[in-house]
Amino acid sequence: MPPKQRKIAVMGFRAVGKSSLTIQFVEGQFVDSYDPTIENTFSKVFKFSGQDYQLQLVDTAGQDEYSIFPQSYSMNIDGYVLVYSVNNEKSFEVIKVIHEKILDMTGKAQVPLVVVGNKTDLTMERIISPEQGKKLADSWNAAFLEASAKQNRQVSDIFGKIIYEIEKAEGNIKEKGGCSIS
Ligand SMILES: Nc1nc2c(ncn2[C@@H]2O[C@H](COP(=O)(O)OP(=O)(O)OP(=O)(O)O)[C@@H](O)[C@H]2O)c(=O)[nH]1
Repeated sequence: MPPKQRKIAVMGFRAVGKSSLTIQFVEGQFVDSYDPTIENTFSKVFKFSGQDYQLQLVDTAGQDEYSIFPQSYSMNIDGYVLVYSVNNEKSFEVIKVIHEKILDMTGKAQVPLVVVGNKTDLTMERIISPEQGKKLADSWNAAFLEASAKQNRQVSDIFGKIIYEIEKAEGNIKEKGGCSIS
């Protein structure tokens, strides 16, 4: 089977670790220094559920609540990874604004989305609990996970999850059962 091409935008507030997560996934390394991104696109072939995916990952510039949402991020993007940092309240608020803008700009009620709480290694500085992250993701019908780019924890899972969400939106995955118990 030829690889499926999928384009994913990684978005969030400044310095939450968008580049670090992307680089950890693509190149398997973590860089401690901070170099703000304008925009970078990375490419990686990733096998998920027996299928090769040619992923294009758009590592976007940090946004805040006042940023203009670039129109290009509402077109030809198959899925979104929204990153906040578990030690930064503002970054958690900013993904709510970005989510709203994505729906506005795409004109859709729902898009394939993974919410990621990054920097779980900073245990003493944590402000946002996993429950808060999960609750927000659930309210959007999105996937959720926490990660650490620094410790390479749950990093490739982010991209597995977004592929799953994209496949689900395309009708290629049937959800189990008709009701869920939580
Ligand atoms: N402790 C810790 N630090 C991290 C982690 N991920 C990123 N950082 C650090 O956080 C800072 C910002 O990381 P970046 O990956 O550049 O963040 P970004 O979201 O791409 O930043 P912008 O390009 O400004 O939007 C850097 O100093 C990273 O080393 C993590 O999981 N744990």
